This record gives sequence, structure tokens and C-alpha cells, in this order.
Amino acid sequence: MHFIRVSSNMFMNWLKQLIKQKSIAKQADLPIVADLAIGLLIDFLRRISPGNWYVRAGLWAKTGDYPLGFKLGGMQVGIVRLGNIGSEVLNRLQAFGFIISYNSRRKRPSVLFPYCANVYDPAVNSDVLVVCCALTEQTHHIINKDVMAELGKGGMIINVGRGALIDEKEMLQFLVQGDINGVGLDVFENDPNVPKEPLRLDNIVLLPCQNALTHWES
Ligand SMILES: NC(=O)C1=CN([C@@H]2O[C@H](COP(=O)(O)OP(=O)(O)OC[C@H]3O[C@@H](n4cnc5c(N)ncnc54)[C@H](O)[C@@H]3O)[C@@H](O)[C@H]2O)C=CC1
Ligand SMILES: O=CC(=O)O
Repeated sequence: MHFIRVSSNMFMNWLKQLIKQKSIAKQADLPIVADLAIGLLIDFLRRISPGNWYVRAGLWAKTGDYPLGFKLGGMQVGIVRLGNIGSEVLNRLQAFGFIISYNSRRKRPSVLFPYCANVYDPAVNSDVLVVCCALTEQTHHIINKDVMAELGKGGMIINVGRGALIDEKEMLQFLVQGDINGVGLDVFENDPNVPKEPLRLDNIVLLPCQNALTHWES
């Protein structure tokens, strides 16, 4: 059994090397990226990671109950770009009863959820943005300070695309000032180096880009 952890910036090189060495048998699996996007979303909304640290630190007995999380069903989620991963995320979100809209370059006739031609509309109308976009010149910092301002104080962002889809510096300011509610990140602008500020915040869940590969029996 293999367990492989990679950062997105190093991903393709590692993958090629591993395939060459026959250490792994298949390529990144997009449905499992969507699984972990949902995992991050639930973790953040139900405060699983920070709650875990609260109990471990002995704070439950010392300072009392931990702040409540959010009910999933009925929350509004905007998917930023409906590619392979975005579509898999959408399928999974439906099962939890999220109210879904999506942003893509083109409306998908087969998708019955509300379409937003730009990224601001889902930000205005959503509690959470799930960012599943390819990183290109056009999408670099697609989640900028204007989008975060539209998302507002209650808003949350999950990013499983690439770090530079979000203006990380602005995002940290928004988080520190309480101008957005929180983020769940599997990717960073300069991973595996992550900015220091989030490490002291409990409204951010950080993962070491372990999204695209899992265990399997050889
Ligand atoms: N966190 C992880 O472990 C993984 C992250 N990824 C990242 O997720 C991204 C999305 O993956 P998929 O859904 O499979 O890709 P995809 O190609 O199916 O979808 C990409 C989406 O980005 C949009 N897009 C592409 N170029 C654009 C442009 N110039 N302007 C505006 N929108 C544009 C497309 O319209 C599409 O909706 C990948 O590009 C990769 O960076 C992929 C696999 C694993
Ligand atoms: O981050 C991983 C990828 O497949 O891209």
C-alpha cells in the first residue's frame, strides 16, 4: 500500500517520476479531488479541525463549549468554473441540500442550477465559493479583493484549483480583519511554503495538497 503526498507546484514532476518507477499505477483521479473539496467544506462549516484542536488543548473543560458550526443544508454555494472537478463537486453538493449556482465561461444547457456569467454574482449570492478553476493568465487572482468584498463577512472560500487563483495577500487581510468568515485551502500561491499568518487563525483549514491521489492496493 502506498501513501503519497504532493504539492500542486511539484505535482506533475512527482507524478511522472513515480509512474516511471511504477510506484503508482494511475493518474490523478478527479472525483477524489471533489471528495476532498467537500471534506474541506464540511470541515470548515462544522468546525471539525479547530474543534479537534480545542479538545486536544484541554480548552473544552477549561473554557466551555466551542462556538457552533453551520448547518449544511440550505447554505448557498457558488462553484467557480464548472470543469471536471467543478461538475463532480456539484453532484456531491446536491446530496447535502446546498443551494447551488455556478460560474463558467459558458452556460451549460444540461445543468439546471443558476448560471452566473461572472464571478461576482455567485460571490454576492453565496455563503461559500468553491474554486475549481484552471490557472491561466485570465484566471490569475480571479478571487480578488472585489470578489471577497462581495462575498462579505459571512462568506467562505474553498480552493482546490491552484493557489494563485486567489489573491492570497488580500485574502489574509480579509481573514485577519474578519471581512470574510474563513477559508479551506488545498493549494497556496507558493506551496509548499505557506504564509505564516494563517497558522494562528482558527478560521482557516490548510491541507498539503493531498487531494489528487489516495491509497490503493498494489
Ligand atoms: N488540488 C488538487 O489536488 C488538484 C487540483 N487541480 C487543479 O484543478 C483545476 C481544474 O481541474 P479540472 O476541473 O479537471 O479542469 P477542467 O479543464 O475540466 O476545468 C477547468 C475550468 O477552468 C476554466 N478555465 C480554463 N481556462 C480558463 C480561462 N482562460 N479563463 C477562464 N476560465 C478558464 C474552464 O472553463 C473550466 O471550467 C486544474 O487546472 C488544476 O489546476 C487538478 C487536480 C488535482
Ligand atoms: O494538483 C494536482 C494536479 O493534478 O493538478
